[in-house]
Amino acid sequence: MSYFDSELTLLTPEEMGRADSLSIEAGTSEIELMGNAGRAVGQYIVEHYPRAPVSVLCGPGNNGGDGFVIGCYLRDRGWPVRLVQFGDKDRYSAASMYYLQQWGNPETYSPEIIEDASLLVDSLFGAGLDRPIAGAFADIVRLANETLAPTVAVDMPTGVHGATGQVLGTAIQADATITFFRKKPGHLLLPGRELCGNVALRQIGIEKQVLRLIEPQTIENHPKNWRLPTANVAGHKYSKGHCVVVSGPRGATGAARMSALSALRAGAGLVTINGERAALKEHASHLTAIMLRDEPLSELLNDERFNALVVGPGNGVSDATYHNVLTAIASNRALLLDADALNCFNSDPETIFNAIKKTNGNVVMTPHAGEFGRLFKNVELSAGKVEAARKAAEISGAVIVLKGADSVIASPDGRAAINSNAPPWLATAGSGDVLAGIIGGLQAQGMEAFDAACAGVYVHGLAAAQYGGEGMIATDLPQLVPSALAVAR
Ligand SMILES: NC(=O)C1=CN([C@@H]2O[C@H](COP(=O)(O)OP(=O)(O)OC[C@H]3O[C@@H](n4cnc5c(N)ncnc54)[C@H](O)[C@@H]3O)[C@@H](O)[C@H]2O)[C@@H](O)CC1
Ligand SMILES: [K+]
Repeated sequence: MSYFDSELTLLTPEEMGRADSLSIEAGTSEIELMGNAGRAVGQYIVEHYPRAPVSVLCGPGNNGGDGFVIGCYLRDRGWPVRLVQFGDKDRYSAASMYYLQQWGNPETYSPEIIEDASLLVDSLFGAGLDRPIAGAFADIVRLANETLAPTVAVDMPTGVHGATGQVLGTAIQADATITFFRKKPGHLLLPGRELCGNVALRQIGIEKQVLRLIEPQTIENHPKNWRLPTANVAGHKYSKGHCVVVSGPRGATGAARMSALSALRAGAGLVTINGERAALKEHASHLTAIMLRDEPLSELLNDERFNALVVGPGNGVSDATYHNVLTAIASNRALLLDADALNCFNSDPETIFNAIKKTNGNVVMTPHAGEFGRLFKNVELSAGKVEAARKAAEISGAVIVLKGADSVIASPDGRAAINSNAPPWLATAGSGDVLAGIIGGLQAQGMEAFDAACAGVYVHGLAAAQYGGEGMIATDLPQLVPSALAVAR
């Protein structure tokens, strides 16, 4: 599957602008594109809302132009429509001007245009948002959010940045957002995702071939993008890999246990926990299907059959962890580094990055925002999660899973995926240990680092969703992994 021909490809506003221009160059006029966009929104409204007084708020750019089309479409179908227009008509695009003339004379704005509406259409700003919403526009956004009338946003809710999902100043809370050709990262990244309401994608006459010229690198995380290891009747347990999970010391063994169980549930043929004798005693009192080995990690790895490693969960920030991480990296195995495996290198991240760059590139790191900030001090999270994760992957040579309710997975080769299936109750102690184990278990079965990370994050979210609601704890998750894998397969 290529990012250049998928329905799941995501385009930044800038890339979408190129898609528009390329289509126009290829012979589809801007009037046609805008007409298709506006009619698609009009149709969505007619299909989803009862006919009632609607007010269309049109901004100074082409997002406002879409609004004129929507106004005409609804008026033609007998809807009571009020329409206001902001900005200097002299600076309108030819397409906006064309549809403004079709509409006729917009009203002068007054608050009751919002207060008296049963439905609002937000055509103020879309892809062209380039600075914070302020002044009179901020007042309009506030009023629109205060009314009980639902708002349908055109392309993006006003104030949400299409590339980052961040709010610039203030933003419209939409009931639904209709976007065109391909979704944008801002529809999936928080807080944008929540401000969009339901997102509907509509085609407006842009051919998917333009994607080959744009070469987008970001995609919505979905099973269509990767292939899980196939269950083979004739398969031997060793053909499904042998994953080593490094344990924390006595009194701190729970995290490694959850990782190990998750790796096994994710389909690894065998899983061994490696740690000091006192720690293994604790594991032994809980575990049956997981093997326990107490020799130093470097000795254990003399056995080539251990083909994947999970290091970090509950390991503690210590010399032992520091050395285990470097041993694991140097062993050139498929490797997952989480939690303390990352925390150990906050003061000299170059050491771990340089070590990773000497390997064959099968390393995944799973920092949450706090860990990310400490390890990648020079990477600005404010530039957006996708760009931050991508930069971190490039710097470290590892696949980065920047965890959160909108986890981003990024590869050193520039690819990135945004995940959006995690339910709120997944934010529970130990859920990261489970994720580490799932990804490590998939790596053990031979999945390449980026695919294993994408699949692991997706299956993790799905497993939690299958639990069904609040009250879930991390130890509930491993046994839900098999059914989640079945759904994702
Ligand atoms: N280009 C095309 O061919 C198509 C574009 N379409 C629509 O056009 C939109 C993009 O149009 P534009 O690029 O004109 O962008 P917008 O209509 O989103 O807004 C751009 C204008 O708003 C101003 N602006 C940006 N942020 C502001 C702020 N915070 N406060 C005040 N003014 C601000 C800019 O200076 C510019 O004048 C899309 O979102 C989509 O709705 C659709 O009609 C489909 C076809
Ligand atoms: K909008």
